[in-house]
Amino acid sequence: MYASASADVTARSRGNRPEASVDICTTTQMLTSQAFTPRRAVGPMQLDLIPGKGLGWRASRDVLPGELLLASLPLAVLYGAPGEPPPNEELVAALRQRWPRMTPYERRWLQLLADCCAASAAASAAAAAAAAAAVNQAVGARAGPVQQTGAGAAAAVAPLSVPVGPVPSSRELLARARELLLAAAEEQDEEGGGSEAQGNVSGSDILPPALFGSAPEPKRTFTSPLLTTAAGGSSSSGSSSSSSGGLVVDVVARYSYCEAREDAAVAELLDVDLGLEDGLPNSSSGANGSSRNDADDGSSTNDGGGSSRGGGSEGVSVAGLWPELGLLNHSCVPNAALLVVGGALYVRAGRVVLEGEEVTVSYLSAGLFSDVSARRAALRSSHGFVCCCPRCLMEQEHFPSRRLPGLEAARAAARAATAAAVREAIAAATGARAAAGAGESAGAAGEGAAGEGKSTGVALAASAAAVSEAELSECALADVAKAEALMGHRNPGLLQALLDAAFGSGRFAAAAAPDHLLLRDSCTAVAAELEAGVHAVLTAASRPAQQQAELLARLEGILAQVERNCAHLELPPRGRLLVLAAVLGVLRLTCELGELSTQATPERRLQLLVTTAEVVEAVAPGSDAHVTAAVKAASMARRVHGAEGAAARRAELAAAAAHIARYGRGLLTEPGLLRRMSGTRRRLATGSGLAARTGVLAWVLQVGGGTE
Ligand SMILES: C[S@@+](CC[C@H](N)C(=O)[O-])C[C@H]1O[C@@H](n2cnc3c(N)ncnc32)[C@H](O)[C@@H]1O
Repeated sequence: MYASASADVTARSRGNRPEASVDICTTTQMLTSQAFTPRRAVGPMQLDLIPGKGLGWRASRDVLPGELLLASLPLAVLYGAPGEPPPNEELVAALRQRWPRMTPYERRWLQLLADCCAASAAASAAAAAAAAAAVNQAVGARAGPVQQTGAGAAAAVAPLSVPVGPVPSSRELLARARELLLAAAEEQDEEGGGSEAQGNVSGSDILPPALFGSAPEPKRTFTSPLLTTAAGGSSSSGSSSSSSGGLVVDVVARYSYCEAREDAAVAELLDVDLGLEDGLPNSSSGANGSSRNDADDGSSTNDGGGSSRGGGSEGVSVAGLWPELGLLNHSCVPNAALLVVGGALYVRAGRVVLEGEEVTVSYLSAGLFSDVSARRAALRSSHGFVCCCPRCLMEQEHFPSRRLPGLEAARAAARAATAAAVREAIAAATGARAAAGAGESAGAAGEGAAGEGKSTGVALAASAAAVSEAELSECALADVAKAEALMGHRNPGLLQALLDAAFGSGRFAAAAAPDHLLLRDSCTAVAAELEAGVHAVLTAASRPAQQQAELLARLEGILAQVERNCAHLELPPRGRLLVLAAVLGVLRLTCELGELSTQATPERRLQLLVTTAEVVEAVAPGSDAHVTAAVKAASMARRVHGAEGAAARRAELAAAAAHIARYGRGLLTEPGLLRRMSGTRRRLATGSGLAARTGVLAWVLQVGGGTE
């Protein structure tokens, strides 16, 4: 049904799937048509058991950068305001509501993922029990039984429900998953190319209690913040309490995926009418949980399984459960990258993947650009495992126990270098309110209404800037917690990071622990104000030249120190790039300051930008950050050397390669598409908007927050 002139992926028999050609789309369709929904397709990958990780995907042949490995449609998907993806509870509720209309294929996937959760929970419980038994044995009967609590129990921070009764083994799960994929193509044909099953699907509409829990949940209406605006202010209704449990809660915790912002360039292209020929597949009925129509008709509701994406190119946030994606494992040097367009999720090879190699993606976003201890801590708390990818092992080998030579010193220097600047930023962003007044308004505003929340957050930040440390420790701790809640779940570390950056310690960690992660739309404004303030002060052209020069020199010093350490260890070029990735934020800030400062020569700025692009490519090829960094380097190279210079041509090629890794090889074959996409990306990357600000914020978070 969706076959088109230029096939992007062809699913072939790889031992476990049928020899069926599944041409899913042209890249043009994918990137520019609001109405387009691909078919589900698994490219050259097959499921396997991966030692130490459970199930995973391996390449079934050699794969080139940009090749499509997976096109997945969600079991449920929801959109939110930029930066604030819908929380897990909403996704759980969306799955409950969509169950009656799920196809057998989708139901079997959900059941399979639930069984994987159960197996994982059982394995964790068994491991914890074995550890406890070993300790008991060692300490003898006198000490009494060791309680399975805290860190000694199941490692996962969000423990999975421990199943009652037998759980399937990994081999059984693998066999079932392979069988499911085998049946997928046939089922899709029967269902008309992957669109929502109409009418009755086989099987009961009653929610299976094991999956969904026993208590019925009131029907819930989902309203994305964007749609609230478009539809004139209707608000979300229904219970806000979480469901009565069931394995689906674990499934969402373990397998869902969210993005704080959809790819802005794609969002922009989707808004442009390219005059594509009529007759493109229209998914207006919603396809497998994803409806991509703008709800400009005032209907801001749906039945919970689908979601409506608000228009505009600011890049909405998205959260969903894409079943085949769930079995992709993590690496801190992933070889594949994700792209969500509308409700569909595409996985492409970011670099060459050899036959038999495991295909991996990153579970971390900005956190990928930090050192091994920070990455492991993040993965432990979000997914409950210790990463042993090649990058982690390399860092562990060379820099055991977080002693990356120079990194701690670099962080300390960076904190010291910017403490004053961050103080200024906070003061500038908040109007330097007095500490006493701040305390009062913080106290008055605790309940979270939009205006009150804003004044509390702002006042608190002002107090952080203005009062002494002694005063802070007396009066601000409670307020930090309050403001943290007000900041919303998306930026749980923002205020803490600002405070830490300003005062150089992790003292506020306990008070700011995000155990009250509530979604507070009203606080986006506070966060944005602070971000803007930080950026404005750090890179203000009006900043005294001497201050700029000092800051730049310090940051350059940090980089030089890291480089010296790499040289000392005789790391290979790729190892050097991976180590530099741990201080990428410093590199990026140096680039930005260099851009504004009269102190850095254009050649030096270009060199920094090229190094940044190389670092991002080494770590996360095909990512949004990769394309942005490559585009920035290419723009600078053109400015410095002219469009025809060899350096500019090299940077241009690197940028084209980044685009292809992210958006697909169709950019090379479909007329005008590479030019159109790179033009859009260039505008976005070199503009002075949010991208630049969030770049600095990420840096502040990384450096300031590096006190784990
Ligand atoms: C989204 S699932 C991936 C599929 C998983 N392997 C399975 O069999 O269900 C995430 C889980 O896979 C495992 N995992 C993923 N990446 C890993 C890695 N780099 N090292 C160790 N375990 C990993 C962890 O148990 C993690 O909680």
